[in-house]
Amino acid sequence: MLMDSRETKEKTDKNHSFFESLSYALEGIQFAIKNERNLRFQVLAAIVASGLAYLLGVSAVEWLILILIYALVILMEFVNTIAEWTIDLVTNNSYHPIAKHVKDVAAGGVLIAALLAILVGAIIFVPKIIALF
Ligand SMILES: Nc1ncnc2c1ncn2[C@@H]1O[C@H](COP(=O)(O)OP(=O)(O)OP(=O)(O)O)[C@@H](O)[C@H]1O
Repeated sequence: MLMDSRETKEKTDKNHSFFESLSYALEGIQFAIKNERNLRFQVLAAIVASGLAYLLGVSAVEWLILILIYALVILMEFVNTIAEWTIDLVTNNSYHPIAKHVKDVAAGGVLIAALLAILVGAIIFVPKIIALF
């Protein structure tokens, strides 16, 4: 696809100010949230888990562990999104066995992070919920 020289310069110029770089990063976050349903679900799950953590009065260390596990899941979803969009760009949506492996490995990373989050949630929340009865 042909682009005029100003558009090309905008897309490739590396001499951004800090605020330009910050605005591109925020654009990226907005794009990912808008286009990735799984990411929206994971953010919602983190908000719900935080509400539960607040109600159950988890300790500072438990908050730290919860925040780290939210970060792991959400960052893995970002990695998965990067893999999906990059593969679609490179393959132009045509089948390639390496494209399949890359997407499957990225999806596997998200699955591992999500299973770990469920395990961490169970270890932190279940004893506190049982103690309520
Ligand atoms: N270009 C491709 N070549 C080969 N296999 C592909 C290709 N694109 C996708 N696949 C296969 O299809 C699966 C689903 O791909 P897709 O891009 O729809 O991701 P997804 O996991 O459905 O996305 P999301 O995480 O948004 O739900 C991949 O895991 C991979 O096995």
